[in-house]
Amino acid sequence: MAGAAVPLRVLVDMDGVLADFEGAVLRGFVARFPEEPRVELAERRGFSVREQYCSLREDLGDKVASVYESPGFFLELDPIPGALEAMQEMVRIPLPLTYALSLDFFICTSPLKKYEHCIVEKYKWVEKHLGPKFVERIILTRDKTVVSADLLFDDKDTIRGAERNPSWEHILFTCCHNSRFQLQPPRRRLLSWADDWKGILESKRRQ
Ligand SMILES: Nc1ccn([C@H]2C[C@H](O)[C@@H](COP(=O)(O)O)O2)c(=O)n1
Ligand SMILES: [Mg+2]
Repeated sequence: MAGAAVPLRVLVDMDGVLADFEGAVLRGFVARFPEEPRVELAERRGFSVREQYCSLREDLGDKVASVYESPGFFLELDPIPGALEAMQEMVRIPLPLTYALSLDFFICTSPLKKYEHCIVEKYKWVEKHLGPKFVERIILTRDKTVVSADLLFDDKDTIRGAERNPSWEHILFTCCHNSRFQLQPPRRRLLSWADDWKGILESKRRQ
């Protein structure tokens, strides 16, 4: 039947992909600890901001964590440029693409272990920036490997969990901490939301 394609299931991460976690950590750290050494965004390496601050000086790990564990931190994150527009466009698919493509879309995000503020603020952030319909699309999990999908857009360079062979293809979303990470072929990146995310969706549909 024309146009009745099996939906492509797409997962989109929040921190570092929709919401600017890294920029807010740096601004919050400088505001709270102006005399302390800091890691500029251009110098960020590796997913864990806490580990990098710890390697600078051990006590700085707890200090930087106190920034992102504070009430209001997750709610006040700025959207990543182009992210909100891309999400609104993604949920409107089918688009006038070269073939019928329908989409099953979810926001898939991991809460902090210290989840008191983080969880409710992630829900509020989605409602504030994307609207209540998107709240129904939130999947909160500390293990994304057990979620079944075709694609996962995520800034974490290496995603491990209970499932050794996740069903999704991980598209590495470029962020300051992974910009120098060497991807082994056939792994793919999305450089920003201005990059060709629709092309990635289409390529997946063709496989
Ligand atoms: N560079 C980062 C990004 C995120 N986190 C923390 C903050 C979140 O609670 C969690 C996000 O995980 P995601 O769903 O974006 O994989 O991890 C961090 O520590 N460092
Ligand atoms: Mg992330």
